[in-house]
Amino acid sequence: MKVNQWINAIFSPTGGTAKVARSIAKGSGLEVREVDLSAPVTPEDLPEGAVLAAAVPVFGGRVPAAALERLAALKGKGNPAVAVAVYGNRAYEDALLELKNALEQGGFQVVAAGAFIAEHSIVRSIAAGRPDGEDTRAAEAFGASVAAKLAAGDSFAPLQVPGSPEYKEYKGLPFHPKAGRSCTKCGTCAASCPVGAIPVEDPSGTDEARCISCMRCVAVCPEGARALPAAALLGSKTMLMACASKPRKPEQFL
Ligand SMILES: Cc1cc2nc3c(=O)[nH]c(=O)nc-3n(C[C@H](O)[C@H](O)[C@H](O)COP(=O)(O)O)c2cc1C
Repeated sequence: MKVNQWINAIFSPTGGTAKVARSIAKGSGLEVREVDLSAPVTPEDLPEGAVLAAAVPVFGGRVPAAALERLAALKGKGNPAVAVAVYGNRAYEDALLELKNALEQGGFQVVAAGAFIAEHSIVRSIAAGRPDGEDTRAAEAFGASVAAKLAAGDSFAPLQVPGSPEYKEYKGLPFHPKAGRSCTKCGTCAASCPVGAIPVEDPSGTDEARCISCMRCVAVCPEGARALPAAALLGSKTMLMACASKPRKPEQFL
């Protein structure tokens, strides 16, 4: 199949997913264009010769709904696609299957999928420093394998990925980041919140109905003023230490 462009559609609140997605794209050796799924996306029919790589973090074993909504603006006419789920070393459960199904509904043929690991964006000591050198090499090698698969053929057998078609229920976390006393109301968090949950007129607040606890506001605050409630963070750490401390390895489906 003649493919000349790699379109990297990335939802990455705290940057881990973006690191993985960029390494995969680099490995493909193709010309790369990025679409940021953490902001509104202009609807587009992908041109012939473009492969779409959709990269999302795993939230509660699922794909964040905001990422799926924005991804739906990109339509394929049988264009090849790659599904990439990045998780914080606990489990990715139904996220890869959910992403693959969404891409197929958008008119794409999913030719490859991968599950990669990045630092846990809630408890940053889990998978700290990942993606590391080994992860990056695996991601680049995956990108090269996808490009080789596309170059070698025009028709592809249906891809199987793990996951249950009855997706795990995920209703979001019951806790949300809040601003502390050092908040200067500079508005950095409000400007970068992917779901508009921080009022621009008073960035020290959080609209809990909209907030998806993606942790971007915590990551971008120049004063370190935003954090999860201490008890919630401690509870998450205790839970994750029990089920996410053994390092997991990237997986590829080709
Ligand atoms: C709300 C929320 C839910 C998460 N759920 C999971 C999960 O189910 N399994 C897991 O291994 N990691 C989970 N994580 C960790 C993220 O998937 C991981 O840190 C990812 O790399 C974050 O991507 P980003 O750096 O691009 O934001 C969760 C993180 C958040 C903020």
